[in-house]
Amino acid sequence: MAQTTSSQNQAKQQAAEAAIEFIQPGMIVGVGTGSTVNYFIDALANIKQEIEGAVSSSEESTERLKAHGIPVYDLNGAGALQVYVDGADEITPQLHMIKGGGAALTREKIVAAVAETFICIADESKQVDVLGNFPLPVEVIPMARSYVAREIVKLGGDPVYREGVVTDNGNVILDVYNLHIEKPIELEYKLNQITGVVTNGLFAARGADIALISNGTTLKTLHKDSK
Ligand SMILES: O=C[C@H](O)[C@H](O)[C@H](O)COP(=O)(O)O
Repeated sequence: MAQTTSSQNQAKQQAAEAAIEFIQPGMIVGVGTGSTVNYFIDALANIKQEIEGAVSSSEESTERLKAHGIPVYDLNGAGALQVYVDGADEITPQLHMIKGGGAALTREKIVAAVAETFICIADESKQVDVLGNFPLPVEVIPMARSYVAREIVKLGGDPVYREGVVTDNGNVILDVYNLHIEKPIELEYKLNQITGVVTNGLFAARGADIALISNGTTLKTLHKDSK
């Protein structure tokens, strides 16, 4: 049965608060973007005296972190990151994900690449066996939009321009419908090979290491490679 908004919010909050257990004193924490991450940022504020600060994956999260008085560092100066916490639009049992529903995918992918451990926080509605029911976001350099769309059609997808949206990097988003993604790592690489694509919302080559999934009352912890 589909979750109601309030129980879904409760689930997001439970997953987000569970991620606090992974935060050690003195850390600079990698912080994702979205409604689930907003609960994480709020929970992080309760232990802000214990951490050094955060590296953020979007202007939206930066604003929320700063509003809580959490120092935000530039990734280039932060060095290694132990932990990155972020949500997902879809996640499989292999901890492959679709992300970018909020257009924050590229910076998310960069911070995730740096972090030693990616912790995905999600309500259980995000769990799927095969990715692709959620339209796959692709960030594209504006002048390449039509060309990239035609190339995506050749790969079997139906790209739709997300009108009125400009990413934090000044680019546009194509949402790709009607994909049934049996081989997410392969598709992730193929899409990135199209000239004009900045990145795509498949987080499979670098998926999550741990997923904290909640239904609002029960929390489930999944590990990459666990059967
Ligand atoms: O661009 C947005 C991000 O990838 C989000 O992490 C993703 O869309 C999940 O967001 P939410 O927690 O709001 O469902």
